[in-house]
Amino acid sequence: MCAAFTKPKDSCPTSHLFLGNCGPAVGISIQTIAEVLHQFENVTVTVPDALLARVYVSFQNSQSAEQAAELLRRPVPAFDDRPLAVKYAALKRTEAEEDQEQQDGKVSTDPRKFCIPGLRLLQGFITQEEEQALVNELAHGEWEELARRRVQHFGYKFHYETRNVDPASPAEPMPARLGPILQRMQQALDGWVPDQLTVNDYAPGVGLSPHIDTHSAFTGPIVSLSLVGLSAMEFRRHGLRRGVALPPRSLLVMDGEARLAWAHYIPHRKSDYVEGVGWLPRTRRISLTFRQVRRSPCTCAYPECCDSQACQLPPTRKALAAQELQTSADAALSLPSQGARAGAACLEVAYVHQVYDAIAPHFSSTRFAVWPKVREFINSLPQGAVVADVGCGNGKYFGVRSDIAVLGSDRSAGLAQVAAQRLSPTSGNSACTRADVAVADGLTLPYRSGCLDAVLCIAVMHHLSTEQRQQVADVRVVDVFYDKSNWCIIFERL
Ligand SMILES: O=C(O)CCC(=O)C(=O)O
Ligand SMILES: [Fe+2]
Repeated sequence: MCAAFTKPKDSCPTSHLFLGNCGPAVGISIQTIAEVLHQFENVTVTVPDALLARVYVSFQNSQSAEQAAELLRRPVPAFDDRPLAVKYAALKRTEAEEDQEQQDGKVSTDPRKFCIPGLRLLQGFITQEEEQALVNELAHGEWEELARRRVQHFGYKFHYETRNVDPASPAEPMPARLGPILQRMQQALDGWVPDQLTVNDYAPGVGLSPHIDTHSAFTGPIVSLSLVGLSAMEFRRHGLRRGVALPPRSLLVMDGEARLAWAHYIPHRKSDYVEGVGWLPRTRRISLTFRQVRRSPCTCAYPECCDSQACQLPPTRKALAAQELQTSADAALSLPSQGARAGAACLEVAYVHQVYDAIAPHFSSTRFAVWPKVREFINSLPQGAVVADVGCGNGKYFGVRSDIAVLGSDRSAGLAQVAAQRLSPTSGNSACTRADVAVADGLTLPYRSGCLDAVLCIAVMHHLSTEQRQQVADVRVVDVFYDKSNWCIIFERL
């Protein structure tokens, strides 16, 4: 089997077929295979090695693959009735994906096994009596209702629209009842003392979006005491996901890398699968998150996650709405809005660039279908055309024609790397040897005006967060070939 495909684990139909005794090596061209299968949508033919008589065909779904298998098991006149070996194939999973599959959905009671630096869980940190007394006291507090949960803040109010606190405005002090617990915490955490507390009250099944607490807001560890019910918390970094079960009365300590570079997240779900225990239904959970307000900028070793060092933390939806309002007001007064521009760029960094880098291998394995209209466009180009593929992703269009040159570019280094692997002589993608890949932003393409014959820009524009940025990209994409009367294809929806 070739690098991208493997034998399926069972005999169930998949959406990929292995065809033995078929392909250019025995005089059956990709074009002929595509024509024989023309009734199926989004078919991709992969020739792993032009010298060997085998190809892989990917379909939109397993039903199509099943129907095609039936068709191909009968003599096909276009293949000179050559008998083919027709088997199902599966996409090969990378080690990281297999690891992920194992971890998916499972939560562990012992985070030590994940070796996430700075992550600790101290079980039974408070007694049942202390827990009950705290729950009773908090019940009489003033809750702030959020969309799906309610909160109380002590020491300093946490502002969700900025994800920050105002160090100049202290709020209600922490409940006196916490005294002995805070003392225990101080002992467990080398003298560390929090001055801010957020209490979250989650109804059964309610979770929390993935986030890293704002670096510029808090210093030192972040510590969370769980009351009433168990909930899973997931830690995510670089595509890895690790689930930890937080039982009532336990204290979760996130310090160092765990606090600064791993996002934490509580999945919204009705039950959690706890390793060695089984399914546990979610009940209500109250958490007390203790933090220490920061008074100078963060200088941590994770600038990609640090709002003090770069504008990398995404603005919240509310902040963006405020920026949009400001932009409209600025536009009415014809003023440029620096803040909104920076906000839009930050949003793309956090929700587009970092996400694609993290999911590149998995994303790539789900993007193999060549869109028919794009193939049509590529096939319409003259032999020898030099074509840019802006936002080339995993480079799935590189191999469509072997007689044109493709300059692929993607803003995500992770995806550009996957595309580059396609170009390696050992990948078996002989048609891709006339392509090259760069990491580049569609807003600032590294090509001279008018230097290309054609440009592909497929499903790229929606990754830009404002219409204005989309317009700039449009202009830039068109510019690289504009002084020739040539081709450009910008596809968003088909
Ligand atoms: O509920 C928890 O334990 C965590 C809460 C949290 O992450 C936060 O408020 O930032
Ligand atoms: Fe948090």
